[in-house]
Amino acid sequence: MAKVKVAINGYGTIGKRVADAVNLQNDMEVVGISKTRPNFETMLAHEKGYPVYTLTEKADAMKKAGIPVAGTIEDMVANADVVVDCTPGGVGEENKGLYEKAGVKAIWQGGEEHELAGVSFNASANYEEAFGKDFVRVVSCNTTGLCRVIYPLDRQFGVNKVRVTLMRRAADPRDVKKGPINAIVPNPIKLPSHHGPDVKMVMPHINIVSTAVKLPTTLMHVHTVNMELDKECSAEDVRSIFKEQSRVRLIGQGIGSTAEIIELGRDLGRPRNDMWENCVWDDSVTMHEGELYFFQAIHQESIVIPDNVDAIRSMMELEKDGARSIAKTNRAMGI
Ligand SMILES: NC(=O)C1=CN([C@@H]2O[C@H](COP(=O)(O)OP(=O)(O)OC[C@H]3O[C@@H](n4cnc5c(N)ncnc54)[C@H](O)[C@@H]3O)[C@@H](O)[C@H]2O)C=CC1
Ligand SMILES: O=C(OP(=O)(O)O)[C@H](O)COP(=O)(O)O
Repeated sequence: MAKVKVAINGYGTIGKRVADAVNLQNDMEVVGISKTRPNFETMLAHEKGYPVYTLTEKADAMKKAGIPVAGTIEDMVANADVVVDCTPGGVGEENKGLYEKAGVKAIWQGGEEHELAGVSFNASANYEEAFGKDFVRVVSCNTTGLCRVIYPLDRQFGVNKVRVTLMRRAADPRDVKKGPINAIVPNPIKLPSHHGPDVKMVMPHINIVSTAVKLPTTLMHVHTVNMELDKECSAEDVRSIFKEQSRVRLIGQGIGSTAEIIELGRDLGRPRNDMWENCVWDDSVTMHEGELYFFQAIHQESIVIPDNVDAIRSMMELEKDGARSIAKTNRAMGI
């Protein structure tokens, strides 16, 4: 069977990782990536063998920098079956007309509004909803992390209510422009944060409220999660459920911070020290007065990457069963 042709529009933190993950699968291939200017990332993309496309007015600058240009972004889109739009939040929506005109499917990221795509996606929770769809949005990193723990607990015990406080990394490690560098910023001050409502876009029946603050760190986000469950259960029951989830990792063995999780990623030899799984602190899983509490850390740069691969498989009708797609993606990526 011919491989599905995937184009990556926007080759930053998320785009470059989606390209590499797609490249590892045997049922899809990268037919192009887009960059708006020549730099080390553009050169590395070219050296990896990804055809580089750019804006019409940037083609000369690329060529001058020694980077062959395969064509315009419009050309790239025309060559694809599905475009994964990884442009900055709010920019992606401007591309919808381009995708519609070319008749290609498109995936957006969590920086765009739900209404743009009509389907908000998490592979564990609602793989089937994206099946055969033209437009899908993979929810943001924090929302992905929440869906992965809420969905299996809801299936097993029923979730009556979720309260979550998110401590968000202020910027990605590569980002020299964002802050704060010396402040804790309630973000947003007006409640709730977008994460609770976004979880409801994936699982409408979940009662959840979320609050968020930004901290001067770049490595990972950390969540304090509190859930009221419908059925009585023990912390050990919850741990057992988490252990069954291929994209949830229970951590301990002296790991007491996000810095040590990133070190774990390095020691595991993960590309770019990526941690594709939710990292739940084993010792934090606690039942108190019938309610569940735990801490989890979310590697914002990489957690949504396997879900993007699964979204492609669902939209392109390559695999009907979500669990099988997840297993296939995991195998190829080494999760
Ligand atoms: N960085 C993160 O932690 C996460 C980001 N997301 C979401 O993923 C999306 C992308 O975010 P990042 O990768 O962090 O952004 P980024 O800023 O690292 O990368 C965006 C890339 O798109 C390029 N670009 C800008 N305008 C373009 C255009 N018109 N056409 C083609 N390329 C263009 C930029 O030059 C850059 O290379 C956003 O919706 C964001 O909310 C989701 C999960 C985690
Ligand atoms: O998807 C993310 O966070 P979110 O789940 O809090 O929206 C990414 O960390 C991007 O967040 P940013 O908008 O602070 O760069």
